[in-house]
Amino acid sequence: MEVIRLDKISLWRRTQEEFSYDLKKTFLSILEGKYRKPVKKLILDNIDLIVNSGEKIGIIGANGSGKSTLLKVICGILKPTSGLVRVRGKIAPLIELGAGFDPEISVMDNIMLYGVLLGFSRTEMRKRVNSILEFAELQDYALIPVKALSSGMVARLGFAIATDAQPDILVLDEVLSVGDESFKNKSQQRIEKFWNENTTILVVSHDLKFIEKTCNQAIWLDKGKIKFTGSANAVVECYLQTVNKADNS
Ligand SMILES: Nc1ncnc2c1ncn2[C@@H]1O[C@H](COP(=O)(O)OP(=O)(O)OP(=O)(O)O)[C@@H](O)[C@H]1O
Repeated sequence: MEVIRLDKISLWRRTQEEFSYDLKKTFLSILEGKYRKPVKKLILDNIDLIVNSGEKIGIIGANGSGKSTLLKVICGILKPTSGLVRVRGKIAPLIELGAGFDPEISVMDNIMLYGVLLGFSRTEMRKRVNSILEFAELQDYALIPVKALSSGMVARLGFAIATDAQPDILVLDEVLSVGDESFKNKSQQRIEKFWNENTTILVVSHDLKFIEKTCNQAIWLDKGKIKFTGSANAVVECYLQTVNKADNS
């Protein structure tokens, strides 16, 4: 069964966002003669992709080729400039953990807020709060504002919320390591469990051995385009051959 479909996805971004949004800075940079007009760059270039239920897909490619951007488009964190994204089922985005939190409100309120963002109802989230706090080991922090947590605690909270319910689709940026040693083990176990089940998984990684070992399919992204797709072994081999050839020439 098809669970993700991307139809002709393209995404443009400004390369100098800071200039266009900070008026004072823009003004100063004009005075100093340093102002450059924001340049737009094509980050994803006409991507078509179909993912079926239960597939484990590795996404590889050079730095800046658009891998994280592609994941964010699939999760709905970024809207493509053109094209269609269709996703069926609950998605657990394990990327930029905690980026959606409001630092001023309590851990408990953030759990509710984030859960609703992920598509769960408030009633459902109310039932989940305790198990989330327990997994994140933050029971004593329920009423404390998120800004008072350490960055590791914030990541733990983000991980616990996204994975508390069994997701249909798991999206991971880089092999995940969250929190201290004991939490790392706990979170890895939870991910391994999803890996062994029918969960659809998309993972970005530079660890090609890991991709070969854990994924059945792979996608090689190159300058925002899908260069090659197929079995994980074939894609990794093709990628390595091309990279090595470029190094030797
Ligand atoms: N917030 C942003 N604003 C503008 N451009 C961005 C932003 N984030 C990323 N980009 C640009 O988008 C392109 C793709 O970035 P992306 O993070 O998707 O690459 P990646 O393949 O995941 O790279 P890496 O392997 O280094 O993690 C890069 O050229 C980057 O400069």
